Amino acid sequence: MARINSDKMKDFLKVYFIAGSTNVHGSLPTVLQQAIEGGISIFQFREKGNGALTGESKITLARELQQLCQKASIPFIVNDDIDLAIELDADGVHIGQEDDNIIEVRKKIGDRILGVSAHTLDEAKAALASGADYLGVGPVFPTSSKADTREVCGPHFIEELRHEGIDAPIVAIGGINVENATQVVHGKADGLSVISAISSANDPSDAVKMLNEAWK
Ligand SMILES: Cc1ncsc1CCOP(=O)(O)O
Ligand SMILES: C=C1C=NC(C(F)(F)F)=NC1=N
Repeated sequence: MARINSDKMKDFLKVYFIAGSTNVHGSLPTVLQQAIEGGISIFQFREKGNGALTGESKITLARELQQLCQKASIPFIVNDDIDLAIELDADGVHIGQEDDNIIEVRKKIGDRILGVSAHTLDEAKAALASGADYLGVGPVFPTSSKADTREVCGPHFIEELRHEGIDAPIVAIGGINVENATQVVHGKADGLSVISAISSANDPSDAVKMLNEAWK
């Protein structure tokens, strides 16, 4: 299996749902299935924060979520936990700047999808040079879903990266919702990623459909 090509990666990034068990009140598999029915293009299992599952219960939940993604033919990405990603044969991993060194992770995961968080032009260039298939850039708006975020960079920052010649797949993250999603699209991102706009929606399927409107 070869590395994913850039155009295919950009298509997968359109509406990127990210969640773990602590992001939903009910059953995450139920919310994921509703999000899939609404048309998400990729899912990331991000089990972090207090109350996060560990050990067997984390693996069992991850398998259940992976099966839903496989049935829907959308990529199943694991955040941070490289060993879990390999144990499940996930489609890829997402790592932050502070996680293991990007080159080490690329060696471990082979040609699987590798996403890396980037907050500056230098971080973006370094991540791509080290083998990242896409960049997660943000927070583009204030967010309450992650405690230790870097400063808000705004939706125009991605456009600045484009002007600096970064035409690799980029997904925006942080505080994105149906009201501000179009700003992200105009800011030249290839996709928008969300936790709460879907996980906390009354109707996750409807929320996804409205987020997809931003691309029309
Ligand atoms: C994981 C992460 N990284 C930067 S902001 C963020 C949280 C995004 O959550 P939300 O979409 O609810 O603002
Ligand atoms: C911290 C993160 C930043 N960006 C992304 C993604 F949207 F997938 F690129 N995922 C994360 N977990």
